[in-house]
Amino acid sequence: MAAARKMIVGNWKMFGTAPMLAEITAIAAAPAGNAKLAICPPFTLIERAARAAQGSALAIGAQDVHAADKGAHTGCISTAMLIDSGATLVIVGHSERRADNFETDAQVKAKATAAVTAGLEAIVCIGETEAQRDNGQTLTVIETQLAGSLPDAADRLVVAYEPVWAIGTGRTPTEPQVAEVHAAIRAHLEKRFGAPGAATPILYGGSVKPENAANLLGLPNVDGALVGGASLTAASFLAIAAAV
Ligand SMILES: O=C[C@H](O)COP(=O)(O)O
Repeated sequence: MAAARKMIVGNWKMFGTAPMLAEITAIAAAPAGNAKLAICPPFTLIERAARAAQGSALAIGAQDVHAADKGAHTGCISTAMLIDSGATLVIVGHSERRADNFETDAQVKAKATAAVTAGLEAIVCIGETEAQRDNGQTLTVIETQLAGSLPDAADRLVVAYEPVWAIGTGRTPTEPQVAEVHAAIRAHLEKRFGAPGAATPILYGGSVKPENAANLLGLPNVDGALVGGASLTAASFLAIAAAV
């Protein structure tokens, strides 16, 4: 069993310009409660979000990072740039970036390794498509993604299980389905990393809302949530945090 405190991470995806900083301010001002909270806004808002969250327990993260330290990579952002902007964590390998093999497991591993080496927490996303679940391939897909995408040590590592078919659809797996995959992820982490793997947080993501958060967060080996749409307002994000 991992994390003493559950971790609730908001992924704003490609939403948010200056007016949405009010949501960050409101989340930062709320009592921290039992959860460790983080918001990952677009790159353009990270520095201002970090300033708005300064002095609070709210962490600010990014949604992607390049694996290289620096170089001729037009449009890309390095770990040093994220840290310079005030980010302390980064999501890597989200299915919206893995889609159509735009990002491979090896690239995700390189990004996660660069992030944890630089001192950032890396949230590595994995998850099956609907066709893979229907074909009974869920656990094989998860195992392959874990084997190929994780860094070689568990330091500053967080894993997020996000079934692709549950993202933004309002559909969630059944509680036994979530528990089964999280148990498989835990087994992989323990086998591979020993005690640190037993303590690595495993988040669930995919249509987490205030209404279903308490049940999902109460499942074994669910150490928190990675929240998309419901993280875009302080009210719904804090309602999910309150379910911890
Ligand atoms: O990173 C977050 C996930 O993709 C979940 O998004 P969602 O909560 O809008 O389904």
